[in-house]
Amino acid sequence: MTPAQGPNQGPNPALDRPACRLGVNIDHVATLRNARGGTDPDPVRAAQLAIAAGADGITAHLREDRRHIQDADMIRLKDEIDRPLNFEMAATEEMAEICLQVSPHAACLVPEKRNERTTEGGLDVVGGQQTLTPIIDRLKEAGIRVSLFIDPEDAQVRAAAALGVPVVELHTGAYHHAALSTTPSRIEAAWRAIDEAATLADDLGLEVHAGHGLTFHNVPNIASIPAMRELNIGHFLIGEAVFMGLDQAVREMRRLITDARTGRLV
Ligand SMILES: CC(=O)[C@@H](O)[C@H](O)COP(=O)(O)O
Ligand SMILES: NCC(=O)COP(=O)(O)O
Repeated sequence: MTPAQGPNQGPNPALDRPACRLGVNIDHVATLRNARGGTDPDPVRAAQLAIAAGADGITAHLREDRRHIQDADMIRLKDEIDRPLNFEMAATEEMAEICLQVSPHAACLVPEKRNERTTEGGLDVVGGQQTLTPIIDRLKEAGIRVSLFIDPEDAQVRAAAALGVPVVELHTGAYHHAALSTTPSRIEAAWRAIDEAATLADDLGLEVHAGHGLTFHNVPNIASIPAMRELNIGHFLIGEAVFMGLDQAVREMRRLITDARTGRLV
């Protein structure tokens, strides 16, 4: 489907693209900890280990219902890791206050529904400008790099650019579900939506990130999109850590992303 899957056996200089960072989301280390209460496994330790294995940054989502990451985790992450922290949050006053106290490198505004199992869709930036603008402005004034987690749709990308954020993160959940199917046209359509949204965002001067549901299997096609500059990956990596260890899981994801950028056979 993409150049990364061509017949070449080694790096192809013609496909050299700017590096694409790997952000590791450690939410589900906290899910496991919270299953029993107490302190183990420690998401901060997981973050440090992920960094040692090649993660360029750490993402954590402080949900309004605190089902996994807790406020104290965010504070410790900021203090105890030496890579950029990406604070995922709903666009609410409560979360803005906490984010300002933590003062992370970046904040990614995501939609939240109390009863959802995970983040089901992207932010409605088109219809939500009035709510989003004051939160974005406060975070930006504090020097926090704001991104908007959006579906890969033309109108959402344009609305994000109009709000003056520097970054969009494209929701790859629909692509994840399509990639589980065996219908090539469905996979192709879901991938094309991300490719087109990424290209548009890049043309509009936005830095392009993506994430949600990315795995060893589906990451190469997303990482090979030229405009892609960061992928945030959590649930699959923490699950895979059960089998191969977090260190190896992060190293393998890092390798797949790098290979997809340079056109090595994946
Ligand atoms: C916003 C997003 O897609 C994920 O980063 C987020 O962490 C999902 O929330 P859960 O980890 O609670 O599924
Ligand atoms: N923003 C996406 C993210 O941080 C990780 O999502 P997932 O890999 O846990 O689905």
